[in-house]
Amino acid sequence: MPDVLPPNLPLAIPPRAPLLDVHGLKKAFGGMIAIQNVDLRIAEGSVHAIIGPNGAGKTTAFNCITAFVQPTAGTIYLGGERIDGLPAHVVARHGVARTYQNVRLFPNMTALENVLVGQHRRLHATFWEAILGSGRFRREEAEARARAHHYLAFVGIPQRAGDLARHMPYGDQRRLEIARALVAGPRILMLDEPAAGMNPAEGRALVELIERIRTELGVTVVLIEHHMRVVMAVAERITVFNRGAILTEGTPGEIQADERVIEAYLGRRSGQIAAPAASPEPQRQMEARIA
Ligand SMILES: Nc1ncnc2c1ncn2[C@@H]1O[C@H](COP(=O)(O)OP(=O)(O)OP(=O)(O)O)[C@@H](O)[C@H]1O
Repeated sequence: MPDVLPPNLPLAIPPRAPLLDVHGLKKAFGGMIAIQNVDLRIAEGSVHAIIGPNGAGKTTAFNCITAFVQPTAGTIYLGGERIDGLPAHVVARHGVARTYQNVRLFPNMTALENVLVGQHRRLHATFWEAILGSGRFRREEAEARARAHHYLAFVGIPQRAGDLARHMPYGDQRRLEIARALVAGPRILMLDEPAAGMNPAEGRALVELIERIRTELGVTVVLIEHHMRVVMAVAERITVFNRGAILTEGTPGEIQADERVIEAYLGRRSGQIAAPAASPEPQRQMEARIA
């Protein structure tokens, strides 16, 4: 038996099964088609970014997947189970968690209370058990508090547990939102512009956090993001939206070298871009456009 494979023998490495499989997604608001023909395959255990100019339909796709709005057409499967058409709380129970473009916390609740709210799908005690303070209720409550503290520490804000959400710095509020999403025990975490409003140091810390969510918690991450440095540092694959449809999909290197992407961001013909595709210039232009 030869101890090396003969050259040109195709390696039978099976592609990772998609955890999230979206096909032919369409959403119309009255006569306005926000997205159409959107196909997305998100590999289990990956970090996948969605980028594109303002109004390209990225958040609408997120909203359809999380059942925040119902799609006009298309199918959505999570782990082989069809989830389109289900109400949002049932989709969440299947393991889809998200954050929003604009922070949506309970401003007059503490960070700990905000995370406790995110755990309701894990709790089993009945209303009467809660009223009567049963053993199961007290045990579940203690476990819920411990889990909430654990996720506040995981996202790097353990010292904020007792602070009102509205008194927290913006970057910490975004981390708190992620803690609240994680405490539900999702299979897939969908982050809508998590780096918005962050400075470069906070952006780097976010990249580290997303990487730990994937490796330590085994949660698949999909993020919509305009900060190209964050996208290029964290994403294994990138899908580019433009005008309600998918323009292209690829690795960070492929996307950076794709002149159609630069064109979509800059709104000019690719021939007018002087810099060679492999240079960092297109990325800087994208960032300049986005800033
Ligand atoms: N509820 C709604 N009713 C009507 N039109 C909507 C609604 N939500 C989104 N749209 C429209 O759908 C299109 C896509 O919007 P969407 O927010 O999905 O884009 P986006 O790529 O996420 O943009 P951004 O990067 O600015 O967040 C836009 O023209 C938007 O005005």
